[in-house]
Amino acid sequence: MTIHVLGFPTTLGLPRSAVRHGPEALRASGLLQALRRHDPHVVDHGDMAVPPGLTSDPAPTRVAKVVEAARRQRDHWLRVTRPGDLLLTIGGDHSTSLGTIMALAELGDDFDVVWVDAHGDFNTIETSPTGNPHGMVLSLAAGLLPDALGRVITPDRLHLWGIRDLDPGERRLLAAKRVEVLTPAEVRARREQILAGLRPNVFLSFDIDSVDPADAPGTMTPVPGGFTRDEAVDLVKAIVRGRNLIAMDLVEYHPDRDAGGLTNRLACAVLEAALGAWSRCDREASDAHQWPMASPHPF
Ligand SMILES: NC(=[NH2+])NCCC[C@H](N)C(=O)O
Ligand SMILES: [Mn+2]
Repeated sequence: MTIHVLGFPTTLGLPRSAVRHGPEALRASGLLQALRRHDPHVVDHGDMAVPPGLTSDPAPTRVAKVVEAARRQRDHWLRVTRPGDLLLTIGGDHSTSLGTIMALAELGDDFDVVWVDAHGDFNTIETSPTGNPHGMVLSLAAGLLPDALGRVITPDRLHLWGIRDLDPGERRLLAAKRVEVLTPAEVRARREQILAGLRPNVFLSFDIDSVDPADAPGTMTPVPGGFTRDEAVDLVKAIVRGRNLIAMDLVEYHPDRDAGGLTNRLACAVLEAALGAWSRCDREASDAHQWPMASPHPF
């Protein structure tokens, strides 16, 4: 049971380059050391080289570049992961998550995606008001942009929690595909019920903009009315406890908007909470499958 940590400093999903510095800012504040205090089996894979995004590209080209980067991340995960491991990615914008979904699907795991976010990220090129692919990640994974990517996950696996900013077209698509979409208030009110509805294997994708801008200012698309810092940490622990967290990521952290480092500390706290809860789970079954560790690939 190894925890694989990969930086994925992609800006391919949006028009701001600062998100590229997310992994380095979190590393600089001692994230890896903090994670190792919770579990010593942390392997740092460094940061993947991702080309810069060109917002002058037409939307289909921007989406194609996201898919290409995701395929490289998927291939990396497929090379290194062993049963019982945890794949942890530090973004990057939310297009960071596509490669992990693709890898888990390829591994044949029966898993749910818990997408903690202010946004639905379910736009298509036609419904997107911005053309930014970070708002199309789940629609891509669900096969709604078939020219770019075939379906890798069915919509019944998707759990969107914390959502409070949907574009009209993506709202219609989410309803048509019957995706679970819950506001922060609904998550608070129905927490035990929705947790009980999850499959045992979970990929938790944590968009820092799920948290209220008062507690997480360091992001591009802040939306008022989010989870408090404490609620977010608590929710992450509750998701991981009693379940098999197979992958997680932390995305949309823009260090240049984080005067005072509030968002940085929150991001570290969220990841530490997850790893703390993960390493306390009973891992005896997966220990039985421990294989020799492949050395991390240099990029
Ligand atoms: N991962 C995110 N922060 N996504 C924001 C998406 C915002 C908006 N819905 C769009 O499509 O452009
Ligand atoms: Mn998002």
